[in-house]
Amino acid sequence: MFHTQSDVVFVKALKVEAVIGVYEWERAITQPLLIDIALETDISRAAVSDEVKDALNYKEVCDDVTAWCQAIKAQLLEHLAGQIADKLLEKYSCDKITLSVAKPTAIEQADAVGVQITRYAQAASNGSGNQADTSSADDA
Ligand SMILES: Nc1nc2c(c(=O)[nH]1)N=C([C@H](O)[C@@H](O)CO)CN2
Repeated sequence: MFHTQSDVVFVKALKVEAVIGVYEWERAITQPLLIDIALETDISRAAVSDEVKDALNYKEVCDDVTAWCQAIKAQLLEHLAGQIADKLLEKYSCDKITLSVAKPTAIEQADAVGVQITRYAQAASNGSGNQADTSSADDA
């Protein structure tokens, strides 16, 4: 089966103040984080209906990610990014997430440092550990 579209809902440079860092002094303060999120999702229904109920609501995504960052209080950006990606995949209907989390004030000589990860929604399983083949001879 051929895919004829690829849609993304994105958030660029979401600013969050959170406890983040491995050093003792970092555990006593909040620091700014800049977060980019790309959620690969089918926007067809919202494109036709023009109703936010049919859309993956980026306002909800921003509110959730902000709350999660502030609750997790991670040491490493790797841990924070992994947790957020897992939670987004669990809550929102999307096939793939690319997420970057940056610390713009961590290294004086750099504009920002951080991590970028890509995660995929779990493919439907046929019990064999392989991806289910949902195609039929008619698809050929
Ligand atoms: N790969 C990483 N390296 C470092 C991290 C991190 O989260 N991932 N964190 C720190 C410190 O918290 C740093 O930001 C303090 O300036 C160091 N290296």
